[in-house]
Amino acid sequence: MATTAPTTTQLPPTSDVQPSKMTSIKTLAKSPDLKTIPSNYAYSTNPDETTASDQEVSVPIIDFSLLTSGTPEQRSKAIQDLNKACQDWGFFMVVNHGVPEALMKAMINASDEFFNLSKEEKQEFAGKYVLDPIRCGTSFNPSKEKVFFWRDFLKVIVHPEFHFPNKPIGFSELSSEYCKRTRKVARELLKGISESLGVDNNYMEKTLNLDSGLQIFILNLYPPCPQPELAMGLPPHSDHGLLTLLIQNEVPGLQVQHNGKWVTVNPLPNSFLVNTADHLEIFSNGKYKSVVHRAVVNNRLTRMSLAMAHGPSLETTVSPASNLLDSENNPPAYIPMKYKQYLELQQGNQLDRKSCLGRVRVRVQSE
Ligand SMILES: O=C(O)CCC(=O)C(=O)O
Ligand SMILES: [Fe+2]
Repeated sequence: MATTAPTTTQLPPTSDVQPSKMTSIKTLAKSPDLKTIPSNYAYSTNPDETTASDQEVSVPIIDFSLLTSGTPEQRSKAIQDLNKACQDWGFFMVVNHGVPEALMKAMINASDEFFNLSKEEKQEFAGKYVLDPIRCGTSFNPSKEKVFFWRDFLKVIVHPEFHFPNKPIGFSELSSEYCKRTRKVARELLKGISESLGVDNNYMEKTLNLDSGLQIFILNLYPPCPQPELAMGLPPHSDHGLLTLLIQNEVPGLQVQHNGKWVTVNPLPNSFLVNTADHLEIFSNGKYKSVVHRAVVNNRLTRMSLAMAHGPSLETTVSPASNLLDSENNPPAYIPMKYKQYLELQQGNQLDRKSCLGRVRVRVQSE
C-alpha cells in the first residue's frame, strides 16, 4: 500500500527560535526545549509524491565479484544486470566488493568522532568557496537558502590530491585507505557500465580522464528532529558526478525516486548503495538517467551517511560519448560543459532536483 507523503498545507505551529545561519544542526537539535522546529527549517514536500512500501519494490543488487573475477559468462551477466539497474533505477546495491567490513565500520565510528569535535575545532575546516578542498558546514548552501536542511556535513576533495582534516587523530590515514578502496570499486563499476553501454570498457576512463578523476568525500549527519515530517535532511536532488557510493550507520533515511514513488533503501549488510549521477546521464546521452534521491530524518536516532562521489577530471569538457551518437537516430541531447564549471553551478546554488542538467540539455524545438 502506498502512503501519502506529508504536505505543507497543514503545518502545525513551528517555534520562533531563529538560529543563525551558522548554527550547526547538531547544536540546535540538542537544545533542551526544542519541541518544534524553527520555522526556517519547515520544508514543503510535494503532496503528489507517495512512498512505496517494501513489498512493492526490490532494489537491484550487483555482485561485484562476478565483474572482477567471474567467468566470462558471469561477467557478461553482471554487465547486463548493470545495464538494467542503470536504466530502470539509476540505483543499486553492490555486494562482494572486497572492501573490508571492519574498514567501513571504522569509517562510521571515526565520522562520529569528527562531528563530536568542538564547534571551534570544526570551524577551522569551515571553507567558503565551493571548490575549497575541505568544507564543513550545515544545511547545503545556507547563504542561498531560505529553508535550511536538518543536516551537518563535511566535504573533502580526496582525489586527484588527497586533502583531509587533521582531527580527530587517525581519521585522515583511515580515510585515505577508504578513499583508495572505494575509488577502485567505482572505477571497476564504471568499466562495466561502459561495456553495458556498448563501448570499450576503458572508453569512459580515457575520454573522461578518470586517472585524475575527482573524488569527493561527503559525510552527512542528521540528528533526531522533533518534527521529522516537517523537516528535510537533504531535499530531492541528483548528484553531479558519475557514480556515488554510499554507506550509512544502521539508521535508514535515504530514499530514491523510482516510477514516481519514493523508495526507502534498506541496505544489505556490508553493501554499497550506488547511485548514477548527472555526468553518467550526459555521457550516456540520456540512456542512463541520474537518479533523484533525498534524505529524510526521524525523531529518535542520529543518522550518519558517508557518500563518495566519483566524477571526471575537473578540466574535462564532458559531452555525450561520440561512439554512442548517430546524427539521425541519436543526436547529442546535452551540450558540452567543463566539469569544473558544472560543479560550481551545482554546488554554488540551491540544491534542486536536476536543476543543473537543465542548463546543458539541448532544447528540442517544437514544430
Ligand atoms: O544521506 C544520504 O543518504 C544521502 C546523501 C546524499 O545524497 C549526498 O550527500 O549527496
Ligand atoms: Fe546525493
